[in-house]
Amino acid sequence: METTVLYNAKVVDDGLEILPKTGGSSGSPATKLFSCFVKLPFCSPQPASLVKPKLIPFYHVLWVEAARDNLVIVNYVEETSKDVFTPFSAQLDFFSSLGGDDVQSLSFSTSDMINKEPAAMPDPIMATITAKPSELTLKQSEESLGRTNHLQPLVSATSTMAALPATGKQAEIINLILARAYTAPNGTTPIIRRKRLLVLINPHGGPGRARSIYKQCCEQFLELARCDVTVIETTHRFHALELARDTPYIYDKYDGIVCCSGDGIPHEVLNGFRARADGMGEACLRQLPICQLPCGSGNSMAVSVNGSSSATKAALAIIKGVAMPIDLMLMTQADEEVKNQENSAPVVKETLSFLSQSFGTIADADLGTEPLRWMGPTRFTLGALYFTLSKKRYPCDVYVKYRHQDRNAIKQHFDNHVQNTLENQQQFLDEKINLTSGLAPKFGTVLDPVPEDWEQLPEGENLSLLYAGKFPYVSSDVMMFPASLPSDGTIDLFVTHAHKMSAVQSLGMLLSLEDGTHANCDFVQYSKVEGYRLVPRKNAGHLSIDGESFPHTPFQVEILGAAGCLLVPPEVSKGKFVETGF
Ligand SMILES: Nc1ncnc2c1ncn2[C@@H]1O[C@H](COP(=O)(O)OP(=O)(O)OP(=O)(O)O)[C@@H](O)[C@H]1O
Repeated sequence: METTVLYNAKVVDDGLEILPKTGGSSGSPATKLFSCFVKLPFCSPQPASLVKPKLIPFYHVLWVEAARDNLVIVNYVEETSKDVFTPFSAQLDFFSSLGGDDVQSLSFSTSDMINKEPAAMPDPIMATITAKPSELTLKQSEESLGRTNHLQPLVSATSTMAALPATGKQAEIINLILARAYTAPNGTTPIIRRKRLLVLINPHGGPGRARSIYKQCCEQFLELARCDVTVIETTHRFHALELARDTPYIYDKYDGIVCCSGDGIPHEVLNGFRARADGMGEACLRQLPICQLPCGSGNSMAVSVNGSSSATKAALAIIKGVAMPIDLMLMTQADEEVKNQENSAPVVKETLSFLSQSFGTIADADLGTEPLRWMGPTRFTLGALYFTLSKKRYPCDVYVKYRHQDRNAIKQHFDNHVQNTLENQQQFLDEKINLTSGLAPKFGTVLDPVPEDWEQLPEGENLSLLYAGKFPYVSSDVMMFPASLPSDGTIDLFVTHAHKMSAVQSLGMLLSLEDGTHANCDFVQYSKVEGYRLVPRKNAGHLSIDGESFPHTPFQVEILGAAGCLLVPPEVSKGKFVETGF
């Protein structure tokens, strides 16, 4: 049965507004067929006069292309429940309801549109939609993966809908919608279309479901957005590092690296870039953005830029993402393997850290509970509870290069930075990208004497935890660094001492980690620093760098301003992570 004209649509300031065709009956057999297959929310069987227009925001439009009979294929997503996005595809007729004058109104230059504010849009353009029902099939939901925070039926890709060369007014409307769909809301920043992506899947990351999460929550989004995707499953530890280090012309070949993993694969990719032998390491770090499809138990990168660990939200953010500079941290440590060889002077080993360094109770809670990995994030919560309440001490000497120690100064720093980057966003991005501070340590390494202006932390013998980092969230329910900013040239440092906290206070602190209010507790030292050194006084314990286990030996960390680059949703690209309430 041929499905006929059912709905009109307008191109409005914010997207495509779709509404029942005047005089049409949504209870007609054709309408029922359409609503049955296309599943647009406005298709419920009620009188057309009662149905409100539906808006597909430009941000939700994945791709638009020509089909036969002057039809236009629109691939888009809808937020079907909080932070869960479902892809759809429909064939629209933008022309049959237009009179001659309306068609004329399409004849503006779409290239101009990229640089115009939304208010400069031409008059709404009426369009008419028809459906291609047979190509839309419901697939598995994410629930079947055992994930509780998502539910997303997927419709099959429109691979059978052959895109045709667009002509005349059809080409103009396609170009117009694409120009708006692939421009950031500020009206000026272009978003790369049909991104060339290297997708790295760690089948063993986190709870081990990365392959199915990618298949069910991301693959089809990328297909519908017509991205050019190369997928590689990692087969061994450091495989991602080797790929980032050794893939020829990686900088030219890809617009982004998608890590379907926990936080270990982004860590490897960054260190792989740094180790490149073709002289492109720094360029890759600064300008080849990485992102995370959350498949681990922590997923700090995805949560800090998307505000949730939703895989479909992350998938949309990959397609609509823009590059944002981020600071990285350089860690130096004596190379144990070389040091152990006789007659050999200690050799320093440098590691890039993008997320955090953790020493003391939380490192034990994370790395000391590895056998409980099957529990998912709960193992971390239980571990933190156990190690904190036991008031264990981790004697060490800590030396710090402070930027801000006082809470008011940190707040001032945060507000100034956000305001400044909001007002001068383009200048901010240009300055960050043009930074040439290099990737070498400027404070020396852990093998050098401690710099003179670094201060030693008092009462190191009672230290219970030291946590330093660059992302607000270290997991979806732990906001460790509420004052963290992507590229403010500082590391957020969080220190507690066992003798300063009662068991009740420790418990209170653990509970307040969820919303970041622990930063206000008097017994917590929260500061912004440019570098620090930690020298353990005992051998036993764990050191976690970006969630990976490192030798429990002295180490030094310093900030590398804007040395890295993330693929983030356009609204996050303004020099600030998701809202933390700080
Ligand atoms: N095929 C593989 N077999 C074993 N280990 C692998 C494989 N591929 C990658 N790895 C290693 O798995 C480690 C963990 O990676 P990933 O980031 O995916 O998860 P995770 O760190 O376990 O995440 P989370 O801690 O958030 O649960 C990395 O250090 C990586 O080297």
